[in-house]
Amino acid sequence: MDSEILRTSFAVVERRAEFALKYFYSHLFWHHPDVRALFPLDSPQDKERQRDRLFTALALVVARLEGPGLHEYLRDLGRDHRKYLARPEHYTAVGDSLIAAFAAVSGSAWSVEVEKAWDEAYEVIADAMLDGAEEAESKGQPSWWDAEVVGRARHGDDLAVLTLRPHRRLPHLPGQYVSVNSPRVPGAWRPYSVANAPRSDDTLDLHVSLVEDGVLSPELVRRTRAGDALRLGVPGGRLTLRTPVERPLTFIAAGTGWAPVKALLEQLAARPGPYDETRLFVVARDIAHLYGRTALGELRARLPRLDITVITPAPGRPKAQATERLLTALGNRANWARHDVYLAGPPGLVEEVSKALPCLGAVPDRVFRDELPSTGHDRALGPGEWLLHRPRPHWHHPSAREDSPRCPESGH
Ligand SMILES: NC(=O)C1=CN([C@@H]2O[C@H](COP(=O)(O)OP(=O)(O)OC[C@H]3O[C@@H](n4cnc5c(N)ncnc54)[C@H](O)[C@@H]3O)[C@@H](O)[C@H]2O)C=CC1
Repeated sequence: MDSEILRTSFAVVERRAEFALKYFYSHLFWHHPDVRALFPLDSPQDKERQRDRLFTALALVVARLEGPGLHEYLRDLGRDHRKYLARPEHYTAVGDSLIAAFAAVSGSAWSVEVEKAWDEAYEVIADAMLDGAEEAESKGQPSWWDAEVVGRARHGDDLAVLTLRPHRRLPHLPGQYVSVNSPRVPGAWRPYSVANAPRSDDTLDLHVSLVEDGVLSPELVRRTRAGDALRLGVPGGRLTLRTPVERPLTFIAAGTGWAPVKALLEQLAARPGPYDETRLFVVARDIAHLYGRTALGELRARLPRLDITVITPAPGRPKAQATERLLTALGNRANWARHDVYLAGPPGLVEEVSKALPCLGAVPDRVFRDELPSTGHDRALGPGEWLLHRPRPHWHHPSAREDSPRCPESGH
């Protein structure tokens, strides 16, 4: 793949992303009306989110062109796309429309060389995804798992813990997420981290935070009950424990980012080790949202040397103040170069903390975090905004991809 051409030409397309995506979908649905059903876009918000997801995935691919994990990421994506009933001919159709859209928005920046580079790149992408899908098929892995809700606990108005029993065993690693769909919201799949290490009865817990204008979370938090059916996609994600037993660990969990961290701690508790220097930071928007207290008590009993810091904003202060307090608390700790860090929570917090940790001495390659597909947590756009004042998605800003953070003067 010609990375330089791809990167430069994608930067041009990104600047006109909204137009590119409108063109892409119009082209795709005009030439392949049968593909329409794979993209259930019912409301303007859904459209925006679907578009954002597609472009986020493309931006990720372009950012990682030379990185080691790209092939694996694409294979996982292909495995997971079976839940949309994506077939090889759909990949061809999507590729044709994507390249037509890129050409349409690039103006004089589009050339025979650029088109050739994108043709080749798309072939590599589609082949890797189809390989992943084929391998999963050959292993007899289902496109999704049907599951029954067997338990539900509500925490306040906006948080639910659902316990699910898949009809057939769903193998997963602690820290992984699954995408979830309710038959009552067809086509809407959203990722949720599994909140437990694998259990002998194969049940799994999901922590669901309500997004008021969300597509799936209102259904899961407000209407889903024991006995209801849900579908679960192939487990994925890279937030899995990979630290040798002698190395100290730090876990940072914010909001429902507590789910994967809890699963990792359960795994750690079952593994012998001294864990003298292991630290856990739990961040919540207020005391009422510290919904994991019972589990925290149990983990404290199983990992007596675990150093736990719970952080909430000062009374009456906005929830983001907890992030400031977290950054201060992290700054007060030493030995970051020795620690592996596992980080989960809202993308804004994950970004801020990931930038701050290297300044404290942490090794960037040993800060592990999920790159969750967008859950559509951003506020929905009104129809007026859609046409006039749409905020730019974060990936429009080149600094959003800065690799080496600038540390404050006082940084280490
Ligand atoms: N594997 C992972 O990384 C997981 C990530 N999540 C993500 O966590 C979020 C769940 O949200 P809630 O539980 O409602 O959390 P929340 O909205 O209650 O936030 C918890 C704390 O995170 C910080 N925070 C929130 N938004 C921030 C921002 N934009 N910038 C800086 N700090 C911020 C604040 O300190 C806040 O007190 C979702 O975005 C979800 O996608 C959830 C589960 C697993």
